[in-house]
Amino acid sequence: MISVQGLTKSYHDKKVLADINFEIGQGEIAGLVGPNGVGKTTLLSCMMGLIKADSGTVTMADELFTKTDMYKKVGFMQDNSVLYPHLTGYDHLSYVAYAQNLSLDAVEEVSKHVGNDSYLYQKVGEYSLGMKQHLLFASAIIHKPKVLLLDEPFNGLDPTSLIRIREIIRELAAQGTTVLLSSHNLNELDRMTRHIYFLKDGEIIYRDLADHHNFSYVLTVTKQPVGQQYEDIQVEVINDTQFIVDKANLNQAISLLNQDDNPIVDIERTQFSSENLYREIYQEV
Ligand SMILES: Nc1ncnc2c1ncn2[C@@H]1O[C@H](COP(=O)(O)OP(=O)(O)OP(=O)(O)O)[C@@H](O)[C@H]1O
Repeated sequence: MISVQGLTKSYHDKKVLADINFEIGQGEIAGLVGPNGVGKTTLLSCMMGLIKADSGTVTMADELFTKTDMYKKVGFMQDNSVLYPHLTGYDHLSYVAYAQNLSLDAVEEVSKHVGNDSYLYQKVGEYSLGMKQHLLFASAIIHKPKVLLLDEPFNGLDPTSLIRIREIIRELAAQGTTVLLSSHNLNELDRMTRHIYFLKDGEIIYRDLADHHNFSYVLTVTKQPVGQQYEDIQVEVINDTQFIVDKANLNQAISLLNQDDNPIVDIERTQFSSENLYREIYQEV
């Protein structure tokens, strides 16, 4: 579990975290969302004790944060500025294994699992963005943490790695790891969780996406629907034969397509949609 109470942080006279309070139950995956510069990295860094908060308490995996114990139980994936370009992936992972009191077998095991084993002995300075992400993710989970904090884990990942990392996060959660995942990728968050923590004006606004039954539908049709009538029901065009329509307008869209003799090939319901809530909360898009 994760519990953050009354956390505050200012840089000089600029208050970034005004009063942060939230709790995430054991084995849950939760999303942390907010525009650039709102304070997500600051929040995660304060939770890890890498930046000193001005006030507040952080409890993770049932223990009040104390540096020595916490690193054994928590995994933190930061941005790639923490990597050393002249060291290999193996060097990085063996250092973390040593710090975590693990044998070097753990390095091999985690690399195979994450999929960075084929370039483990290459210097990080020669890595692509996605390769660095694999290494950072492997470093964060090598000790099978009880709590996992991830800062933008999906940046630069190809579809294969994205699917693999998504599956590993789900596996860990199923085994009881609590996951807080900061990301701008709302579509990916919608696939992973219904629990979204929006950061705004230094405070957390929690939304359970399951309470907001504003599902949308992706309709795939046979030919491009044209005409004012489709604009009236505010469809969002993806391409010539695919568009998104919200629940309120679904029936009307189906009958219009029938009238136009435009057979529907597929209707897919989006599972959750945090984008509408994002627009509502930040009112800037
Ligand atoms: N060391 C620092 N000194 C002064 N101000 C800082 C420092 N680090 C961050 N800030 C400021 O704090 C605010 C929050 O930054 P932070 O990196 O936490 O945002 P973020 O939500 O993670 O942004 P992004 O989505 O762009 O990664 C920003 O206005 C930033 O300029």
